Amino acid sequence: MTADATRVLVLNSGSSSLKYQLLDMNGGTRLAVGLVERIGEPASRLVHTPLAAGGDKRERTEPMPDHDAALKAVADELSEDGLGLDSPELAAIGHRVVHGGLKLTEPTVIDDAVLKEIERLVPVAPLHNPANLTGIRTAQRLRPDLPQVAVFDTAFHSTMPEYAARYAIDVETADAHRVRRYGFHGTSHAYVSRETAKLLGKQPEDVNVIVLHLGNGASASAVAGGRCVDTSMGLTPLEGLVMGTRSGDIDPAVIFHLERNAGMSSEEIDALLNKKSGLMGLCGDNDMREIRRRIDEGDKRAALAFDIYIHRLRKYIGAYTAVLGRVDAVAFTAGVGENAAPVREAAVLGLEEMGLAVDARLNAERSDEARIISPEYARVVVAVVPTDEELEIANQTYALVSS
Ligand SMILES: Nc1ncnc2c1ncn2[C@@H]1O[C@H](COP(=O)(O)OP(=O)(O)O)[C@@H](O)[C@H]1O
Ligand SMILES: CC(=O)OP(=O)(O)O
Ligand SMILES: [Mg+2]
Repeated sequence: MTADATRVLVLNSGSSSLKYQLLDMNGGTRLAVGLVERIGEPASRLVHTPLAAGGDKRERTEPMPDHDAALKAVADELSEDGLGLDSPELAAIGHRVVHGGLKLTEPTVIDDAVLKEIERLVPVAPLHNPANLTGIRTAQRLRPDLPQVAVFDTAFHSTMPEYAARYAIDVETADAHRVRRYGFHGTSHAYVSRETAKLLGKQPEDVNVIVLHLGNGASASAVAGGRCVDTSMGLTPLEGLVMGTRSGDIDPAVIFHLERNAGMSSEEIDALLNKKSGLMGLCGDNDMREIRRRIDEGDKRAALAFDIYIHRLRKYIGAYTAVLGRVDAVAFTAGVGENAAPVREAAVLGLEEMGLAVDARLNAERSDEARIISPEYARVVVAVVPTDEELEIANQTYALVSS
């Protein structure tokens, strides 16, 4: 890395999306941000915002069959602003990698052994690790000379106590197959819990926070003094909350029942629980905006899907209140958590006895800043704290390559 190479490109490859940011770490400015959605569908859409070059959004809708095509389109957009991947100012590319297993718990410069390990973990992150791998391989092809750094969703949760991480199943079987709870969205839970402490004017060591990361994938975590002590996702990102297309918690016997009595294969059940369940499975829509619109029009299926989503969320708030003993703050984040006021309101409705309440006016306000939405009198602070996985990944990537 040369002394004037201070830029980091961050790639956050989701199952069907690619979010990216180009940052200059010398001063911490964002040069470009963007998103490719609906990768693999006929009308993939790229929205690119060149912040350094005036900031006028550019959009492209065209078929992008996979993450390789999406990343090439992103590279073209960056080139158009003179910010191409060939720039000598680029110091590294940082990749969000969802599953790092037991071995990969720190930001890591990617070599063949790391790639192999990420690949080995594909069965336990089937929607995510393949996309992450494609992103890494394409970036390596475009810039073979640059350090590529992986930052793992599982990392923040790796300090969970054994009694929270271990499933109550036969120990030998579990250990032989590394079956345990890993947890995901860790980069977000870490960032948001720290930002929440800041919002309270305290050090992370001094606060207990429940973080509710509600995006398309959704997870809750209990963070005690800056350390994750429990989280709702498990071996894979399927456990826990009701999500856009994933069921979250179910009785595992549902699977055997469907295998034995509905003649479904394990592949079919996997697809059912990961892609055709959650809000989508319940009402045919996975987008909270659409669900709220339907509820406003009196749609009963959408209303029931919403109630099921909220019921699960409230159970986790209660559970993590018990896990933490003392809760200083509940932080809502990610697409739904940051934007859906009705979700936040319903999640704590009637929980004054637990110290939880939201102020209707504060909850309805819109802002990109972290903010408190609970009334003065409430014992627990309820807050909206926007996540920034890309910034967190850029910081960790740059710290690693410049050390
Ligand atoms: N204005 C909004 N109101 C309600 N929900 C929203 C709004 N904007 C986004 N969302 C929800 O956020 C989800 C995407 O969240 P995001 O954190 O970007 O997810 P992911 O990273 O998993 O793709 C959408 O599917 C939608 O349900
Ligand atoms: C781990 C996970 O569920 O990620 P996402 O929310 O991006 O799908
Ligand atoms: Mg996300």
